[in-house]
Amino acid sequence: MSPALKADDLTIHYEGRAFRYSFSVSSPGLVAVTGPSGAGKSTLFQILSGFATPETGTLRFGEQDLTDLPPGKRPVTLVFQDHNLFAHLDVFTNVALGLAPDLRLGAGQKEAVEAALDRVGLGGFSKRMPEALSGGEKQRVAFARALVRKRPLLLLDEPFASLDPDLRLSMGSLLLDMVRDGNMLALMISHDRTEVRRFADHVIAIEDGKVTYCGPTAAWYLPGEPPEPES
Ligand SMILES: Nc1ncnc2c1ncn2[C@@H]1O[C@H](COP(=O)(O)OP(=O)(O)OP(=O)(O)O)[C@@H](O)[C@H]1O
Repeated sequence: MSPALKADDLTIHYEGRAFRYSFSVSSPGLVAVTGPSGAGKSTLFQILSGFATPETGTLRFGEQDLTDLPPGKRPVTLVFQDHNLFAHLDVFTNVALGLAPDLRLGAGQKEAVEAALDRVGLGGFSKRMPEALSGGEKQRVAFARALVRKRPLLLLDEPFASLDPDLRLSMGSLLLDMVRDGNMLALMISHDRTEVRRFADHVIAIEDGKVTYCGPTAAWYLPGEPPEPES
């Protein structure tokens, strides 16, 4: 079986610093992308989403060669920490933007938006404005927008960073369910070791512009951290 996502020597330089990524993840699921500040995690996401152009290397997703595809043609959805909601648009419209940027929705698409809102626990919230939502609810709207896009590769840049610990847990569970139900591959940048251990199937660790570990979460541990006990 070909790997779900394979990066082969993707290279970019910023201010004389080299970032060089090689890794492969062979099955769908939730992958944590972790590493110190400035290591190159967001830079990897920029390359995967097509917003930064690597100088060398190739990127494949399943049978598809993504290397030269423009961002809009990639099977990718990006979710950011600040949720990227438009303050002057209601919840329904914020989600609908994921489906049709011109907001011309057919009946089936309107149903898809409502179904996605139900899926993330926001049934009945269609007419609410973002200012009337809690941090967790805003995150749910961002997830609903990602769901309606039905793109199989989800990139989440510290999606829970602004949420309190209890909310992080419930949103992590929701994300994991969404990823598994949709047979998606989700890469999530996280600095939170507990979150990584609890939710991620795989870890990609990045240090100084290079991938230093890519494998199952159970076999990943930091210097000074004991290996996971066998269960
Ligand atoms: N477009 C760019 N132009 C110049 N330098 C850049 C650009 N994008 C990233 N960099 C530099 O590359 C380095 C890595 O940045 P990156 O955002 O990938 O780190 P990170 O691992 O995501 O860090 P953090 O955890 O702090 O968000 C930084 O020094 C940053 O300034």
